[in-house]
Amino acid sequence: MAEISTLGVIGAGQMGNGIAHVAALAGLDVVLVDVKAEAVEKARATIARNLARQVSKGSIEASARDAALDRIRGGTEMAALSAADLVIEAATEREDLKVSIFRQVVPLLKPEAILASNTSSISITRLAAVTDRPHRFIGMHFMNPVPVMKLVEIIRGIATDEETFNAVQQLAERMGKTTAVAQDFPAFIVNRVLIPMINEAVYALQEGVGDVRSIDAAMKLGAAHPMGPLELGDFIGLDTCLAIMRVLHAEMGDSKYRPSPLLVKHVEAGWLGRKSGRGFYDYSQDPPRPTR
Ligand SMILES: CC(=O)CC(=O)SCCNC(=O)CCNC(=O)[C@H](O)C(C)(C)COP(=O)(O)OP(=O)(O)OC[C@H]1O[C@@H](n2cnc3c(N)ncnc32)[C@H](O)[C@@H]1OP(=O)(O)O
Ligand SMILES: NC(=O)C1=CN([C@@H]2O[C@H](COP(=O)(O)OP(=O)(O)OC[C@H]3O[C@@H](n4cnc5c(N)ncnc54)[C@H](OP(=O)(O)O)[C@@H]3O)[C@@H](O)[C@H]2O)C=CC1
Repeated sequence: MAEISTLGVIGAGQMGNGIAHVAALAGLDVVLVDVKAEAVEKARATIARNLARQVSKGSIEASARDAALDRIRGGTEMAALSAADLVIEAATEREDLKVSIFRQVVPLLKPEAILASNTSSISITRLAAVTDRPHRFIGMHFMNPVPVMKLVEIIRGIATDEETFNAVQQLAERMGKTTAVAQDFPAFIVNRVLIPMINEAVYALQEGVGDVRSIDAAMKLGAAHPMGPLELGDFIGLDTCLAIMRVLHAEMGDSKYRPSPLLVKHVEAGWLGRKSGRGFYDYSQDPPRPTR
């Protein structure tokens, strides 16, 4: 298989912008597509800010920042993905949405292009089955924030071939990441362990075991986590955390995965965490103020 030189990214949210950032720094040409032009503009600004931070910390040269920014093209036209050797889908964590994106994108792609999903929980085999190329479809699961976190989980669907697996593993390494291979089970490895922990922290909050500050301090200082579980839930996005718990609950059929009603309420209220300005913390204050 020819080397991957052009990467398509669908979804210019926090994961899409991080993937575009790291890929462009690694020398790939990047096409970043979102339904909203504002999302692409915001992603460009975020990438420029994060690259500038890396320059000021001395981890990259200013020339590398400029070259990376030049390599990223963005827009709302899916047709731009026809140039891509690999397309990574990083849109909202909803299976119906991802299925409709794959159906729309497949006719536009080169026949040999690989399709990957950055899904946090959804079956790779099921997503692959709606495309014309299940053998060239794979899970490529980056961690947030992408420029900082070392891991990419790689998940083969039942039909994924070795050539695709090897190409994606090599690309992850070229992007400076370490890979862990997970089987295609709900939420794979990281989120099978991490998201039920966050959900449990929300239960602890709901039951009054501790308030937001105590729960986060307990896990930071008592278990050496870099962020407390409620702060981390806000960082990931509470809508994404709930979507993952719902996949685990439905597909594992075990009540231990039931989402906390307080988590459900937050999402219903539109309190999605940092991205909406309020979650378990209120981000209109500096430093953010716990809400309970
Ligand atoms: C839901 C899923 O499907 C899967 C997931 O992703 S689950 C979530 C996984 N992620 C985590 O668990 C993150 C946990 N949190 C952390 O590791 C840390 O709090 C953090 C890395 C986010 C921030 O660390 P911190 O020490 O509090 O902040 P800060 O000092 O600002 O940043 C640490 C470094 O990262 C860099 N950094 C932070 N965010 C960055 C970004 N978006 N882009 C580039 N660099 C960034 C900083 O510049 C800094 O670099 P140096 O070490 O060179 O100084
Ligand atoms: N957040 C995290 O920590 C992690 C998330 N993931 C996964 O990555 C994916 C993206 O998550 P994240 O970046 O956090 O989510 P965000 O909500 O930050 O971004 C999702 C983006 O996708 C856009 N979008 C929605 N529909 C479409 C469409 N039809 N075509 C193109 N773009 C679309 C959204 O636009 P709009 O805002 O208009 O709806 C938004 O800009 C999810 O599958 C998630 O589970 C994986 C690892 C970590």
